[in-house]
Amino acid sequence: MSEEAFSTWLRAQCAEEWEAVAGHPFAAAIAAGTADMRHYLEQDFLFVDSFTALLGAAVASADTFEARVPYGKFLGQVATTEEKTYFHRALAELKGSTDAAAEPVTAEFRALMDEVRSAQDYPLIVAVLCVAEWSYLDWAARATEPLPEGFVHREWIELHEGAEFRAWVGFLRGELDRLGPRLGEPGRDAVLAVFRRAVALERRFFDMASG
Ligand SMILES: Cc1ncc(CN)c(N)n1
Repeated sequence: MSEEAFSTWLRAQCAEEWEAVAGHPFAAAIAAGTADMRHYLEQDFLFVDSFTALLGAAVASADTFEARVPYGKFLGQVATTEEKTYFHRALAELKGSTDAAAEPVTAEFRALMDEVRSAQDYPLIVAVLCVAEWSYLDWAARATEPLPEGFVHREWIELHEGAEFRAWVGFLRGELDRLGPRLGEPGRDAVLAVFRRAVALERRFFDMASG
């Protein structure tokens, strides 16, 4: 590994695929307010279920008390307020379903999250969480004012941008940066493999949403 921060290094190893996510036409369409969100949010509702379980695993497997607290805080937000109320309001507006059948990419993403959750391997858990949140910050940060008027697009952008979300992504990256140097080569390779799989799944998730 080079001298650069571990999270920076991880992203650089999959730079092309990362850009395909952050610059994905579907993400740009969300930012522009033109994306057809129904199928995407139906699938993301399934994603968020496993994601929430993964946050619980992060609380349980983190190696410091200082780290458990931000996970617990964010878990509370996802589970009880922001994303949950957003999904219910947005899916009602779009006449979408909260129990759609999982598309193959959704099932694979859930399987990856369930795999690292079951393994209770903290660095691998952080790798998946970090890809999911950092890549979303990256596309949402590209949205320009004025944001779309409709709440379905606008709130989805706002949930993934702003000072609080940036701090959350900064925390996840900081955890990877803290853990990386202690892992040794095989441990870092394992984190990279999971990081790559998650980035590839993010891209395919947007592909799926594009129809
Ligand atoms: C597929 C996916 N990836 C990431 C996020 C960000 N929370 C999300 N909601 N959905």
